[in-house]
Amino acid sequence: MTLGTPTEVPAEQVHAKSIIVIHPGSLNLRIGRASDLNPLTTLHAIARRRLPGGIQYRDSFLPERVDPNLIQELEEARLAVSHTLQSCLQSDGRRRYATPPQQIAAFNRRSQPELVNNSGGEWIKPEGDVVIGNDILRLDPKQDFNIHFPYKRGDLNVHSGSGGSLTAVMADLEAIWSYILETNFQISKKDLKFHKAVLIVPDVYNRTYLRELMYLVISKIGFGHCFLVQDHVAATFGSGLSYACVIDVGDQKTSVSCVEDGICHQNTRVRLDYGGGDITQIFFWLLQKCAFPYKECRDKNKLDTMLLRKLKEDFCHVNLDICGSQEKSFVLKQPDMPVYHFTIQVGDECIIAPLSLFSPELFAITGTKLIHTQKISTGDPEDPHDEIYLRDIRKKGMKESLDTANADLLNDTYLDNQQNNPNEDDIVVDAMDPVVPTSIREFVTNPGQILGLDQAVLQSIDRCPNEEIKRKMYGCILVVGGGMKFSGIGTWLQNRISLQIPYLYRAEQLDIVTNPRDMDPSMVAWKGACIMSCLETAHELWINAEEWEKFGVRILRERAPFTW
Ligand SMILES: Nc1ncnc2c1ncn2[C@@H]1O[C@H](COP(=O)(O)OP(=O)(O)OP(=O)(O)O)[C@@H](O)[C@H]1O
Repeated sequence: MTLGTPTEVPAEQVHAKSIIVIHPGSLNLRIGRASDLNPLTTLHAIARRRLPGGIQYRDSFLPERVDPNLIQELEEARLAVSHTLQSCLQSDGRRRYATPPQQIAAFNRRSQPELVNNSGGEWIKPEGDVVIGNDILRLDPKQDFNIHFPYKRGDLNVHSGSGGSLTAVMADLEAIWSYILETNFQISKKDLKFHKAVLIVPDVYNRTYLRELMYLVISKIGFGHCFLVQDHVAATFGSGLSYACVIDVGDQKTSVSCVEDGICHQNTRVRLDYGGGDITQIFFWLLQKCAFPYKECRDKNKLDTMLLRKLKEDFCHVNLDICGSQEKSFVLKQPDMPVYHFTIQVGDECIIAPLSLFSPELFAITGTKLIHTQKISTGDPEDPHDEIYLRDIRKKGMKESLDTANADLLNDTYLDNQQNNPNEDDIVVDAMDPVVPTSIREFVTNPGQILGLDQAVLQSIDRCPNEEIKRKMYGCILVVGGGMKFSGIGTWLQNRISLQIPYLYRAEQLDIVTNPRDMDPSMVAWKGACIMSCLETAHELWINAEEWEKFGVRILRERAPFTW
């Protein structure tokens, strides 16, 4: 074998260049070649020009807020967190102190914005009828465009409103992804068949959606090969961990599950309807309570939502050594408006908002929250040999062999009654196939309450199949996604979990991994999928276009790197 000259690109790199890894989110889309260092990150949305007389529809940029004055528990929850913080100690052992919100409000009321410039620029002038990604932010709201986010709360945004059918959502995804492949990666439609796609899917998935996504990637967009990978599995690959209890806090969802050697244990999966966007709404409410000086700020205005998001990212933290009021400033720059510089004071509001992950009553601000767990498959009419069929024939086969065995025993007169002859329903097929549970224990909360992050972790680990795995998971918790990027929150999580770990597992050292390999936690799953796609063993996972067309969902079930 001759060594290549330095100008020659190694074969695996050529291979990695032809693989596109797609990680779709409720706010952001991350997409890039498996050979890239970082993915392209853009707003995962599409604006379509409304037809004359068409229905106006715009998905909100932040989870919609319920009137906070109508929710009494909200104020109680805020006070409870505030009191907890006051009873905490700083790292040098001194007690924490807080500036009363009234005092902060008095400063903010007096604070006058300074004019910096007479114009914050101009809106873009769209040439076509479709605008994709970040450009939507520069689209004049007076223009007759509808705005759709194809993902919401961590899964497809299928709804009963305009553009909410599964077909419409798929058409939006096709338009967004195809456009980015062509404009940002210069891959023309006809060349896509020479490319492979890895699509990151939620841990708690809907089988119909996965089938539609596969159809989209191969049959509609036109990739030559594809495989699907669950986000938490990808996250463990990205962080180089062989097992972990994974927490993924995105913009609109928080998911938890236990992953071991590339398998995400089915019973441990849970997805909760809150994330960074809800924390932004809580922070906005807290700012308003202390006389936020940008009084015209509205959560219906997309640029205001982006400003609020940025204020949360810049100001919020869980550093108990920061006490009292802090002076902060920000610039308000929006097209067709003068540019202003604001100075404000903030106090424990900056800590209370992120801590809502542990005091989830605060999330009532964005309405009722659901708990999603993995549903047992109810079969697929397109797949006559689905897992239910396989389970049934296994049952039948087992019954037949038991019958034969019993007949033999009866002939030998060892058995004189039917007591030991199990009827069909008594046969526990899942004992043979531990990955297909007959029932899923629901995650528990008190009636009307929302499951907090620490509770979700503890309950997820408690659902692991055996003590050994539980012990491992109590020792390693991996945090990914952008929604929990607050300094100090890992320590808070560690304290909360350590206090509640069952006595039996306490001896274990608990590692909370928040920045695996010094990587941005919101990119870990994307990176992990890149690594997976380049492994030699990945060749078993790829499904090519001919196979997909011939076998459909059956090949997906057989080859998916997770229990279907
Ligand atoms: N430095 C930061 N500090 C705090 N929050 C941050 C920071 N950077 C990003 N975020 C938050 O992370 C969230 C986006 O995370 P991510 O991109 O993982 O979500 P997503 O994949 O689009 O959504 P989802 O996983 O809910 O479908 C936003 O709420 C954003 O404000």
